[in-house]
Formats: sequence, structure tokens, C-alpha cells
Amino acid sequence: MALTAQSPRDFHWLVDMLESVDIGLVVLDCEYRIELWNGFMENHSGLSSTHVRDQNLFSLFPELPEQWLRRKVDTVVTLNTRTFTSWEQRPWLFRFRSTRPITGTHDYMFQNLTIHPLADPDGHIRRVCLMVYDVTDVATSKLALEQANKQLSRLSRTDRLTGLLNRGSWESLLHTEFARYRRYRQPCTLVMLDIDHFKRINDSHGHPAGDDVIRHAAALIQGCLRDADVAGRYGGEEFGLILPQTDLEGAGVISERLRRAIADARVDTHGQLLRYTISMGMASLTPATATAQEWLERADRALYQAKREGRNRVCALDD
Ligand SMILES: Nc1nc2c(ncn2[C@@H]2O[C@H](COP(=O)(O)OP(=O)(O)OP(=O)(O)O)[C@@H](O)[C@H]2O)c(=O)[nH]1
Repeated sequence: MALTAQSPRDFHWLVDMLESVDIGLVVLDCEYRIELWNGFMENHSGLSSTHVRDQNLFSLFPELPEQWLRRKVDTVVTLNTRTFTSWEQRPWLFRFRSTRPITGTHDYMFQNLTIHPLADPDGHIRRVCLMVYDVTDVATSKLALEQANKQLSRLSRTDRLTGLLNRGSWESLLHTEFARYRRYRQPCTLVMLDIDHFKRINDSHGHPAGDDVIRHAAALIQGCLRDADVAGRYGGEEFGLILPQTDLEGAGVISERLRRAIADARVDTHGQLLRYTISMGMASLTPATATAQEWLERADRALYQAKREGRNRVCALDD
């Protein structure tokens, strides 16, 4: 549809529409002086059009990304073509307060921006129009959805009782570490860990106390590990620790520190102070380890050796 204002009256209502349309309209000359500032811009900036008229945009809004906007506008003028920037590339150009402060979770208005070349009657582009769209509703619901999906994916990877990785996601990282070793041959040690006589804890103090003990062990495990280490809850009271860049000797030091920390601790469960111990089995990757499953079985055999030898200890199988 092409609009043509044929009389001053037509022109009057066209201006009236531009004034009240729910999009920000700003016309700038080549020196970035403001020639038009519609009602949307007045309402959201708090600055009247008479105040901003002929003022330099960047002097008025020093926080604007000047270099970025100049580059965009130069392209629009040179190529005589409009350009579009979505809120996902740049959340806003003008830092306007969100108009949904009560229901919204974001303080500022998300904006899409179109920059449109304006030709003079001689065909020269001497002005551009910035069109600012308020897309706060779309943006906030998309961000909320992304947040919910992240949360869901985190929940599907973690164990509810301890917050550690669950068995499935931990095992997939075990396979990743195994593949990495095959490629780079950097040391990596697996530690399997099991709470001793856990059935007795459950039987004597009840299942909720058993849960407290499991949670306590998980928290101490997390506290003992470095960022690159990966702890997971493998089964009921069994945990697996993958220690990248760690040989058997280093893993022995970490495991012994954890074993002692647990043996020295008291778990406060419903007013009772419980003590417990853990047994640990370690297996480092070697060129002879054929599969991740075999690696796991070696660590498991070391763990059962620790149980057989009297529990509350760390064992490694001879390679
Ligand atoms: N409270 C609680 N108990 C659990 C959970 N998962 C498994 N269990 C219990 O953990 C106990 C494991 O017992 P066993 O496998 O016999 O091992 P254990 O008593 O620790 O003996 P050792 O490993 O030989 O020292 C069982 O009684 C399970 O019911 C859980 O999430 N919470």
C-alpha cells in the first residue's frame, strides 16, 4: 500500500498516526541530529520532541553503542537498503525501562530495530529512520522457556537426592574420558566409592537417616574435588569419581583425604550424630584398557578388594 498525502488535511492525519503508533520512530540527519521523535519515544524516554529536536543523538544518549550504530547507518546509506537487528543480537538500543515491571522479570524493554534509508526528492539518502519495536513480551517468554528447558535438562542429568550427576549422565562422561584417553594418552583415574555397612545404618536409624548420610557423603565428595573432576551417584550408596589428568598416585592422595574426612565427620540426622566410613577402589587408564566398561570393572574389583580387606580403606588393583 502506498500512502500519498494530497492535502494539508491528509498530511495532518498521517502525522497524527506516526505520533501515536506503538513503534518508536526517530529520524536522523547525516550528523545524527534528531529531526523526528514520535510519541512512543517521548513516552519511553521522558524527553519531549521539542527538547530533543536538532540535538545530536549520541550527546543526548551517551550510553548508545555509537560505533556499532554508525557502522549500521553507514551501510544503510551506502547501499540504500534497510537493515534489521533482533533483540537476540542486541537486547536494546535505547535503554528504556520495561513497562511491565510487576509481571515482567526484566527491568528493560527488549527491542527489535530496523534502520530505514530516507531518500530526498533528488534521490539522495540524507536521513535515516530508526524504527524501535517493543518486543519485551516475546523476549521474556522465550527467555523463560529457555530457562525452563535448561532446568529440565539439568534435572534429567542430576540425581535428586544428592544433586550429583545421575548414573546415565555420569556414565556418558566416563565414555567421553575414555575416548579422550585413547586420543591424547593423558592420565586419568576412576574411583568407585561405597558407604560401608550402609544397610545397618538404614536398619538401625531408618531410611531418612540413610538418606542424610548419602547426602552428607555427596557434599563431602563435591568439596574434595576440583572443577574438572566428575562425581556421580552410581547406585544407592555407591558413587563414581572420574579424575582427569590424575595418575594413580594423585588419585590415592585425593581418595585418602576424602576417606579420612568422612571417617572423622559426624552426620547430624534428626538430633542423632552418626558416624560412617567408605571404601574406595581406584583404576587408572592404561593402553591395555580395552573399553570404558573394562575400566569400570577394574575399579569395581578394587572396591571389593577394599571391602574384603576390612573396609574404610582405598585400594587399587595391580595393573
Ligand atoms: N536410605 C537409602 N538407602 C538406600 C538408597 N539406595 C539404596 N539403599 C540401601 O542401601 C543398602 C545397601 O546395602 P548393601 O548393598 O547390602 O551394602 P552395605 O550394607 O553398604 O554393605 P557393604 O557395602 O558390604 O559395606 C540397601 O539396604 C539399600 O536398600 C537410598 O537412596 N536411600
